[in-house]
Amino acid sequence: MSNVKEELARLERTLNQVDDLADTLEQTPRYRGEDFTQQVLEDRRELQREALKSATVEPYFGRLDFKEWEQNNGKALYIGKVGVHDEVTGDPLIVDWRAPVSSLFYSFSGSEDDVYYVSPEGVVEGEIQLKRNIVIRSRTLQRVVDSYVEGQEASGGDEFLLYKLGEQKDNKLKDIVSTIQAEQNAIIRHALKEPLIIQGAAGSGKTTVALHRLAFLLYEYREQLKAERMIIFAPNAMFLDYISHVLPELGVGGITQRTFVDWAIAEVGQGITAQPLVERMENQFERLIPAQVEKEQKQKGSLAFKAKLEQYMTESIAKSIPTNDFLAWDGKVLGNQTIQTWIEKDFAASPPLKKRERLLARMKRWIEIEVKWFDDLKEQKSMKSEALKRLRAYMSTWAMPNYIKHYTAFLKQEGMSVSAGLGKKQLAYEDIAPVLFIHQRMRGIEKEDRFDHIVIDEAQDSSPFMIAVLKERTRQGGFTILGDLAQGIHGNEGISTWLAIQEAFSTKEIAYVQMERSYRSTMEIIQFSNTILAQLENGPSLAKPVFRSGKEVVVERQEKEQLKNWIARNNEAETAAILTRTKAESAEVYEQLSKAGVKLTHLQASDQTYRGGLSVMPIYLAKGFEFDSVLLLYVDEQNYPNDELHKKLLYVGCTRALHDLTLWYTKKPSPLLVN
Ligand SMILES: Nc1ncnc2c1ncn2[C@@H]1O[C@H](COP(=O)(O)OP(=O)(O)OP(=O)(O)O)[C@@H](O)[C@H]1O
Repeated sequence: MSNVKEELARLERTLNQVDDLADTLEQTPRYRGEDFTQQVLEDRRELQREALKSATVEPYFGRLDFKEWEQNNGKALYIGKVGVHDEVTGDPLIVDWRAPVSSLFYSFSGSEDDVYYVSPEGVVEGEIQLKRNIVIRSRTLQRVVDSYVEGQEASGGDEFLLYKLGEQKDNKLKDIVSTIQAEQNAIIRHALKEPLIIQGAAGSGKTTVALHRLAFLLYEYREQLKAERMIIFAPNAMFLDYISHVLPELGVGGITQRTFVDWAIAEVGQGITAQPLVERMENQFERLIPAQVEKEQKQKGSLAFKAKLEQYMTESIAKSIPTNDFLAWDGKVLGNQTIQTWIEKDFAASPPLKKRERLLARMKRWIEIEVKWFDDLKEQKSMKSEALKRLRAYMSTWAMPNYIKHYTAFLKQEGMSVSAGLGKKQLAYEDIAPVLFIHQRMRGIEKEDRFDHIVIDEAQDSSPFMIAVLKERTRQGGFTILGDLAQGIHGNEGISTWLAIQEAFSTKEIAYVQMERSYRSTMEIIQFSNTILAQLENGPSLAKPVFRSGKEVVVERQEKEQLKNWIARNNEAETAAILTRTKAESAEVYEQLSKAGVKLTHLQASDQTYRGGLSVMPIYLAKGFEFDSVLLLYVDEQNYPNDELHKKLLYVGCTRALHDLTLWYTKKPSPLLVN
């Protein structure tokens, strides 16, 4: 029987079985009663109904024939997004891609004789006889590609990956379960307890892999982790929208996806706001930042700054605690020594705000006991009211904390500038982590404030201070930090070496991995982008392309009047972008093309969604995204001089293209275009 015939027969059988299971579950009446055990069983059935919904459409994407040494018989395992078991035999009909045995599907390179995987019962050894990619769309078999057949020489693995990479992309990032590569698989399945830093080349799949890792962790450690206790931080709302489909595609819901700014501002409360993203972006990329401001931004993100703030907070809290005796009424004194003992011994484990709360409660109780010595009820009432009035005055030095006041006083003490925004309770980006830190010091961190896992995307733009503050909010090891130093365009806010972040951890505690293979772009685009990457001082290693060849990168002198021709040439593209250096240039291009009847979107920092099609935007907004075709406009010397920021901006721009990259200059090309 041919491979296709064999798989057609198997697909029909599987679909029949899955349909039957789905029907049976659908017909099982929903339990709506109060019995807890029944509720749990109903929840499980509901999850299964959901899982079966996807399995009835695209049940699996891969097949692995694995012969276990102990059993001495080969088994064909069909791997899909969700696992399904035969109700009668209990055998797996479809194996979940996250199951231990599925790891072999991803890690097997075709050259190993013996392979093994680690199951909950121990190490299982054997050999692989067949590895097959199967494309099923809407219950129809579309493609069967063997990447390994025992005894034959075949290299279909790459063929299938190339077929996937050659597809056009729409406006949302997609899952990659059918083509996860070995080095990505290792990251996805990396030990839960070890925080992880991933330095990955542009297009190496960092964002995608981090999302798959969360789906894996929730499956593997389902008894320990909860989706509601996981969070992904990404740089802006539009990017969050762009990545928002991956987890639902993987059957995972409930994980919070936020920007750090939005999350932190909601945490600290007190009517504090953040400087709008548009303003922050424009300050960074459209104007020249004064050297002093840049220096302070960098300083504020450092661990040294955090240590100083910590010391300041300790001293300031100590100073606010009253040092005199409390006189409840004439002749009734509560000695300060007793008060200090309560604070230092009885409330030792509580954070400052709680200490204050507990002291107030205890002093009120003390007053209530002491007034009982008065016989007359009326007198009791009036003495109590007097004592409470005095208590308010007594506690006036230890007022409820005002984070902005504390932070402003600290900045002044350090001789640093206090931005005008602070007076209006508006924080610049670099002030957010310090204020969050003050909040955490004051309020303390309860068990329920800690996340099971935090993912930080584009972490090269995060400061060590921010990472250190977030570290306090995770359970041990629950951290995946990913980024690319070569794309660190917010250099003054972020880091220039991962060591800066590693310092926030004890070195033994954290793992560091590099992803050098880049999957997004054609070989030509990666090689071209590498010529810019190579110019970075202390830049990361060059990206390694997969062997996917496409069009040559075009660099030419061209006027913007030719734009309509470029658009016409790229009208097949599902997504295309014109990237300019500034917002004003984007606005101009947008106006010119709109007037000429071209349908396109002008993307701005304040946008919440990215809809695909043709867009024009300043280059710094394109970070994290990808487009079938990209045109970089005005790549002139004046726009992209030879400095680190412009190398990074240009690198970001070039690496956004999947299939087609063009660069135009009008007068003198940027010196960074060395080709
Ligand atoms: N194993 C894979 N199979 C198929 N496609 C992949 C694979 N790995 C990555 N890709 C694709 O490569 C592209 C880049 O992925 P992603 O955006 O996650 O990379 P990144 O490292 O975060 O990129 P950047 O830092 O440049 O923003 C996406 O289209 C993704 O689907």
